Amino acid sequence: MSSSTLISDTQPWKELKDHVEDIKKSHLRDLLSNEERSQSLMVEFDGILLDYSRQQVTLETREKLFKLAEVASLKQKINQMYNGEHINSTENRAVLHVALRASRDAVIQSDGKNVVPDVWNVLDKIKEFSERVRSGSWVGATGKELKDVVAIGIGGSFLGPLFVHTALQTDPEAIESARGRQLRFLANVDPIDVAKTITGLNPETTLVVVVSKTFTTAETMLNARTLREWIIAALGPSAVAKHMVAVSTNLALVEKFGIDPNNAFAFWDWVGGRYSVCSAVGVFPLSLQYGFSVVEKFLKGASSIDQHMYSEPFERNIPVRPTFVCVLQVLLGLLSVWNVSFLGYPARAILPYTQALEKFAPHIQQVSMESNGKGVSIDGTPLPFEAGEIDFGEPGTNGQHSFYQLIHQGRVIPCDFIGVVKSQQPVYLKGEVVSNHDELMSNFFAQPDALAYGKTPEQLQKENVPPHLVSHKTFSGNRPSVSLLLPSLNAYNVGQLLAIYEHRIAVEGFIWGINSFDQWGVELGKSLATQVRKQLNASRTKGEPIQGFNFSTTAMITRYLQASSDIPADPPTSLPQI
Ligand SMILES: O=P(O)(O)OC[C@H]1O[C@](O)(CO)[C@@H](O)[C@@H]1O
Repeated sequence: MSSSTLISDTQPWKELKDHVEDIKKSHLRDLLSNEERSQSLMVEFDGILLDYSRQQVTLETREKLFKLAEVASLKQKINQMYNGEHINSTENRAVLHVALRASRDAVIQSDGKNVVPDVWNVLDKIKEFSERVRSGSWVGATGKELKDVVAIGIGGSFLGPLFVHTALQTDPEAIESARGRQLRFLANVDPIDVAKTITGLNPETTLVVVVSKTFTTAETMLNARTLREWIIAALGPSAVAKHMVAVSTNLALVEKFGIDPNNAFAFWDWVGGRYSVCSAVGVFPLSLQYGFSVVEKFLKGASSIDQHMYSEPFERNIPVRPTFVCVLQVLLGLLSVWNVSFLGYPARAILPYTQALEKFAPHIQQVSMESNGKGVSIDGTPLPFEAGEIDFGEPGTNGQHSFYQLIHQGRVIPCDFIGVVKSQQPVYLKGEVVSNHDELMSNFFAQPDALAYGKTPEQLQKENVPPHLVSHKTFSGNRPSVSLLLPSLNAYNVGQLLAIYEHRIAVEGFIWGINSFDQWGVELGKSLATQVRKQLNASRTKGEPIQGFNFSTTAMITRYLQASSDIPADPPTSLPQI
């Protein structure tokens, strides 16, 4: 396939389109009765089991999807990524987040240079600095130990680190190493978020980490200036040097802000914001909280998945046993394309059966929707099909008491069920039928079958359900899901899970033929906000009339300014009062 051909014009795409009709004739209820099929739709790697037997696929579908991968040059595109080619063509950048978790002796080139030594220089610096803070050899301006950390950042400079922090917070090893310390995040420019973040914190014992790839993001920089004021108000201007550090690719702006570049942790333009949790963006704040050795395990988990993707052929039959082996994340990517582009299901629910993963769906929302929410192919041709998925999710069982009604009887939403064999926090009450974790996992095992099988009117009639309720209580079934079972949820497993989803999303983009690594769609709103900001300032300070906006926006801004006209034009600095 030439680089300018749309994937939808290829023969394998057309064959999959035709194949949809065959699949629609079958029901998951019937597909699941074929045990041989179910067995061959399970795959295991490094302790993780993926069961995709509840996808609306046959072995023929899978074969056709691999043909699609071939015509999309998936293997070549992945190799280009790992080889540091500038696959983010609209920004002329390499995409090398895999280098962030490569082992010290690995060689990964970008623009003719092995980037791994640079990665490890920063990791070594993080280790050294975080140990100084944790051991109390780096202290605040008044000589007190810095036990609390506030990481300021938004989007990719926030969601990934928050997800990993939330996952580790209940892990026994991580708890032990975080004893007496706390890590908080400040993302929203809303002053309420500032208030919530600093409530109960003492500037004397707080280290503020400003995390921003560009060091220009409006929300992050205003929040950084706000916390700088908070520190100065309590401890004086010279305290900034001891209480503020940074993570950025833009060390010149870090210095201009007033942070010593020696106390800044670099990363590179070949790390996309949403793929940056394995850079200093995540590794630095997490190392301050948990120690570098715990975070290193997280990196190793991600690296294991990276190597699987790079070194293994995507699919292969083991002739001695009729077993089909394939790379888990490639398969997941192909199945997502199947669900979105062929079966027409636009959304995906991410349903971890562990509270520790409560921030996983919000993180994947950014990784997936900012990566694949595109309307043109990589060479700018409008797509004649929809790319991208609408991702959302909540931990089970909370989601069951919220939006599962729609998933069971309303729209068809392919679901990712994520379960863990060993709970981080086992609880067993004497006299209870099962442990608390078994109770949770009973739901993890039951829900995929409820979605797949449904419940027929005949079954309901046999149960003597009153006729007027039969249609209300009928479940159509045939609703697809995948189940991922992790052995436990330690730092290593969290790294594996992250990398599986990162690669899955990249695979989807490679198949759709889009650029999954730029994000032009966030720019327009930003520039319009700049225009509004200027107007608000001009109207408040000089009484200038509102101009340059349509009727609706003018009316809304007028109302806003009139109703808040008591705010003085040049007020003294104020900080939250709670
Ligand atoms: O790290 P920065 O440069 O502050 O950017 C934050 C986020 O803003 C975006 O550019 C747009 O939302 C994201 O891609 C990025 O993660």
